[in-house]
Amino acid sequence: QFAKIIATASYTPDNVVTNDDLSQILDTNDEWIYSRTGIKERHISTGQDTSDLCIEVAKKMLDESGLDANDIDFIIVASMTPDYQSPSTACIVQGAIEAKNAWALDVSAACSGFVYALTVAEKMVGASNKRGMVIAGDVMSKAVDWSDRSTAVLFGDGAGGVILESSQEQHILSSNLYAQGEKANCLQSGKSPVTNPWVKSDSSSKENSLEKLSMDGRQIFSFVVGNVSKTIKDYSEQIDYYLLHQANARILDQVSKKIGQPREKFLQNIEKYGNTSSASVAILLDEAIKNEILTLGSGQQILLSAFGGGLTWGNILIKL
Ligand SMILES: O=C(O)C1CCN(c2ccc(-c3cc(CO)ccc3Cl)cn2)CC1
Repeated sequence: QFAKIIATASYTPDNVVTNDDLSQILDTNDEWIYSRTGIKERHISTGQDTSDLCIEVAKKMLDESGLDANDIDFIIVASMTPDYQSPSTACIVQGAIEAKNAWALDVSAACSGFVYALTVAEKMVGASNKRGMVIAGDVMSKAVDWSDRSTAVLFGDGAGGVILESSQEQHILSSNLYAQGEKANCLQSGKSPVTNPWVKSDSSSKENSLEKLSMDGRQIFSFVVGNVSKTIKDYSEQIDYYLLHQANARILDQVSKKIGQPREKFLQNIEKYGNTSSASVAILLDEAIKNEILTLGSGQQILLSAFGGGLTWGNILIKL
């Protein structure tokens, strides 16, 4: 038994924040942001949480596939900004679309989340002839420190997903997941304090809020160019398009050069969304299909590659 993608969808909040909008609240400007990241604007929630974005994606996928919610056997949500520790965001989605036959699981792998979740889901479908939703969503705007211009300008909010169904022929040809935990401190977000009557805390009273995102950009940048290039260059001959996590346009420049592949094969939409963390590859895939650059069932070979906090990274080779 294999798995194949039968539907894709994506959703971003209506509210668009341009680089010029940011220069009104931060000591930054369009020229710096665009030249260093490739970002022109991003979609920022005006109140929707991660589950709300994921529910929009789930509903779009049911509409487009003609499936009923009860046809879905599992829902996996990848996010580094879940609504709660509990319930899982996947459970909130399951309840909202009334997918009564679906079990629900959240996956936490930062910006690699969609690739990690798709790999897990493919194993589930292949092993048990089931149908599942894999949705990646992040409201990064609630995680970033809006007084830190080095990170606040980079991120955006969004969600994207696929429906996987069992299939006789193989479509997900290979997937590899990686982690490098000793670099865990390069990208941290959402630490919750340990508070209880027995904690020998110092005088400062630990407030209950989550810590804001902090990132060692330089470390991550060099980690990505080195490790991602090394693990994807062996696929080169057979790839029509590369769908890399949209963290920074310079990454696409450097990785394409490092593996000797045409830059045009590296799809890009960071200018419109910024870095939507786990959702970025899912949004890129859906847009490429909706724009007819990619077509399900065409036999086109694409490589999804995501990388980020953890540090994690992962690659999936798919024949559409
Ligand atoms: O040019 C400059 O001064 C700055 C230098 C630092 N920059 C960075 C650095 C790292 C990332 C990044 C983030 C993630 C997390 O999703 C994953 C992968 C990467 Cl490579 C994005 N931007 C922005 C421009």
